[in-house]
Amino acid sequence: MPRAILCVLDSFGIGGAADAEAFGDAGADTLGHIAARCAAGEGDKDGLRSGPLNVPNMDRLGLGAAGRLSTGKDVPGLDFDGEPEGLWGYAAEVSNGKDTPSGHWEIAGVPVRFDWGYFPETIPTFPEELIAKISEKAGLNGILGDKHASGTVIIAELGEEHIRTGKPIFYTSADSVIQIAAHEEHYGLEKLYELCEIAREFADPYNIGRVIARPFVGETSDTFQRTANRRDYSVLPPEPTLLDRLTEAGRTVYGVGKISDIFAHQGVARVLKGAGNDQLFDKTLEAMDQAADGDLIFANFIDFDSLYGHRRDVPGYAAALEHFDRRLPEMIARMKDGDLLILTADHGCDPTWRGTDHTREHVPVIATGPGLEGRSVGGRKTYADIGESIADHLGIAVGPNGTSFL
Ligand SMILES: O=P(O)(O)O[C@H]1O[C@H](CO)[C@@H](O)[C@H]1O
Ligand SMILES: [Mn+2]
Ligand SMILES: [Mn+2]
Repeated sequence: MPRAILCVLDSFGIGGAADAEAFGDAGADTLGHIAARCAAGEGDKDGLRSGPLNVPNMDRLGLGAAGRLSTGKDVPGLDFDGEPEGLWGYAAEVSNGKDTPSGHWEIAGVPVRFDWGYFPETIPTFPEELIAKISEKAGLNGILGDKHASGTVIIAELGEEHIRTGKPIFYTSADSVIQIAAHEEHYGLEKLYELCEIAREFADPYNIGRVIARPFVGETSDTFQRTANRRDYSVLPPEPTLLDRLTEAGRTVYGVGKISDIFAHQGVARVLKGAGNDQLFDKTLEAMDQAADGDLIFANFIDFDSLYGHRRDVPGYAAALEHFDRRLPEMIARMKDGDLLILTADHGCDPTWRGTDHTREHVPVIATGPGLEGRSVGGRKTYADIGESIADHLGIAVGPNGTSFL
């Protein structure tokens, strides 16, 4: 029973998805391609990192073995050759989308079998009627953007015009999102949040998963920077999730990072925020000091995705993995008898892939705990097996959409 610690390394896919082709992602492999580039000397960056991917702690638990099982290929640099010390394997996604809410909800036992609404790759991308309604209620004198874009590119392109005109920047991606970028001071953070709440209300009929506030600072195109005050406005999951079921059973769910936002603030009793993976790691350790037996700590490490995956930054992604791996022993040392730690991901975002969007991939399933014997959990047919294994571990009923691998 004691506790479960579930860490989502956001976008850390390990390739091999049988349905990748349908997403234009056949062959995408976030771990495998990062490792291959690093092994070929193409993951070096002065002052940041160099050489083959060096993640010995995750490898010893079974990451390399999981990558091999997922794709049939060795992962360069992950050459631990004994019996892995953790439970190891991979999980395939059954949800229709390769987005963050779909991935997290499926992990929590609720696959998304309906289709989200998406916006077309046209300019404008948003329906005129939708923008008109949002503009009227929020008192806007127009919007900028109105297209598919990368969030860092579009603020460089339109940030100065935004400051000059006061018009917020609206954009989307291959995900079911309306993203709104605005300057924290010139436009105002609270005003941006209010605008997003209005947009959320009008986005509902279009079946849009999330409206995301993307505040930034800086004065010129080359100095604009997004801040940690991003806020996601998600719709509610379609069925009770593992988080709701635990709450119902009187347990406390700790949400570290954006977990609470992803679940529309439902089923998360304690919210711990942090700017960047390092702080998020500290907050996870803090939650481990607080959590009682039967509780769940659910942490999302966002930098892998937003700073490196979407930015197609191989050295950055590799360095972030290496940093996480170096700190992993701290987390393991905090575990007490009966605790279960699972490392996984919500989708891929292969930094060697075309475009800047997520990639459809298997995710790693790596688990450890005091006294837990290493073994393969095989290829799981759904991410839901992760959440249902946690349900099993914490002694609540296993839900209908997954099977425990414990
Ligand atoms: O390019 P940025 O703004 O980081 O956007 C990314 O972040 C969004 C939410 O995760 C995704 O839809 C993706 O497009
Ligand atoms: Mn994600
Ligand atoms: Mn993303």
